[in-house]
Amino acid sequence: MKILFIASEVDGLVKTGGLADVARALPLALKRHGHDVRIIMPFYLSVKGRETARHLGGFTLPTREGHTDIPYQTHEMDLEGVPVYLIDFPNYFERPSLYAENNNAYLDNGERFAFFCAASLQATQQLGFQPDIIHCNDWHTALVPMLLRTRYANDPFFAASRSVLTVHNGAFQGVFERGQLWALPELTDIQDEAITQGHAYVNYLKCGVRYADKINAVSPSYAHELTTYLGGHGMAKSFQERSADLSGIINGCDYGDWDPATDPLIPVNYSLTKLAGKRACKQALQQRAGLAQNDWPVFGMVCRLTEQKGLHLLLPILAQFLYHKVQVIIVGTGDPSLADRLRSLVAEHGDKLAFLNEHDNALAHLVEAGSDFFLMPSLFEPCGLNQMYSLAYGTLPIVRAVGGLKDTVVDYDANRQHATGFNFHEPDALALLNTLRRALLFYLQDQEEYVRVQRTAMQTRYLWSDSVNQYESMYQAALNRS
Ligand SMILES: Nc1ncnc2c1ncn2[C@@H]1O[C@H](COP(=O)(O)OP(=O)(O)O[C@H]2O[C@H](CO)[C@@H](O)[C@H](O)[C@H]2O)[C@@H](O)[C@H]1O
Repeated sequence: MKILFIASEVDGLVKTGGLADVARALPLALKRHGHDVRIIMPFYLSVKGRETARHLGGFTLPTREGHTDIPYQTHEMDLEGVPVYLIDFPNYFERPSLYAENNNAYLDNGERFAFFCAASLQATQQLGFQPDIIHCNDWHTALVPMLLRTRYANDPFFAASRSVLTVHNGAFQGVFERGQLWALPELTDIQDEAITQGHAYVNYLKCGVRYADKINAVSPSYAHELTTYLGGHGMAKSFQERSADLSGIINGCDYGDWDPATDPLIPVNYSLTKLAGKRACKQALQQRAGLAQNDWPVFGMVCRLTEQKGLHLLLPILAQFLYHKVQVIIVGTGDPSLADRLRSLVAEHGDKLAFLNEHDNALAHLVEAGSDFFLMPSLFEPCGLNQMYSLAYGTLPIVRAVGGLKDTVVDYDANRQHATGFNFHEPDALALLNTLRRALLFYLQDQEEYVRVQRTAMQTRYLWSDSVNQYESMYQAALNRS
């Protein structure tokens, strides 16, 4: 199949979160399955190797009458054999960050990504790539399915193309004032309640959910949660209306990058049969975090500092947990108020708690390798990648049983034989504290049993080739729609 993969960020070129990991790994896996895949994304200032991009051509996007048209350039780069088209409009994309500065979203994000959606389709046509499948990802790209049904409805070029939308994070919906949509006359005056919020706002993700031929969430549990009022981020009705076309496909884990036996970013490699190196990794992590190099269990955490990741469950009980002989190492950037609360806890418990306010990939690898347990008490988690990395590194995940976490981590007390970690259910700080203590007791009372569970975890595999089979079925189902 010819697949156009539209994403706002792609690991290897630019990354702020898990979306980028998938936007690299999935196209590469699709290519390995013999598909002709092209990625299209914005030409941000921070795109790695930007200076090597090959100029392809300049086009002009027509806009609403009375507004100026938008001239932009297109470039091409290579991502391990997959062509990447880049949409270049400096006014929108030559900025220090992708979406926000100092935790404040750019005020014209609606305008920027409305342009990106429209320009992506126009550029694809101009460049002569006629896709069977147009694969959109999250709100940044969610206007594309609507444009195919309106602007391009009678255009023979896209007549056989079908769109799919992957929801990586339904909490981010892209809700913007209509005024920002001046580049898209199709939307400025739209009255469809299914995609508007009040009279003045348009919800981009709702647009995608309404118009895409097929929709998937990044795990089966999250696909189900999206249709519930508790887990649907206020969009349950929209997802319910499309439930016949909604599925869940768990992300794969990129074991090329995340394998302790070959990882060049950790001090000593180790594997299922040679676990000894993990101890050296622990010592290196303790040193990097400025903690004592002792035998106490290390609980690691790497995440964006946002409510989603469950820090508000962890913060109230962290001091209590630190009464025990444990070390907790948290790496993350994001919400400054969460960072401040972590810093004040470090001021009191600096002998056991380290907070590294950094975004550092090598450090993330070291935390996975050097910790005994990995914390993900998420409020919601569409898929989650770090728990998969943790399993591969024999670092038992402690997770809240939601979304992809529920689908990938087997709780020790629920199923001893197949256990790979610890789960808790209620979004409640005490439930987390109990689970942390359950894990600690387990670690202290029987080292052999800990190693057995560790080995089960390390043998767990979430392969992209399996996920790709499911994406292929979804693509086929989309193509079968008239
Ligand atoms: N300070 C830091 N330093 C270094 N690396 C850091 C870091 N903070 C985060 N990372 C890295 O960023 C990635 C985060 O991925 P996740 O899937 O856990 O979360 P995210 O919420 O961004 O993604 C969303 O999309 C993905 C992809 O579908 C879903 O899995 C997920 O549930 C959904 O919320 C991991 O590779 C992690 O190591």
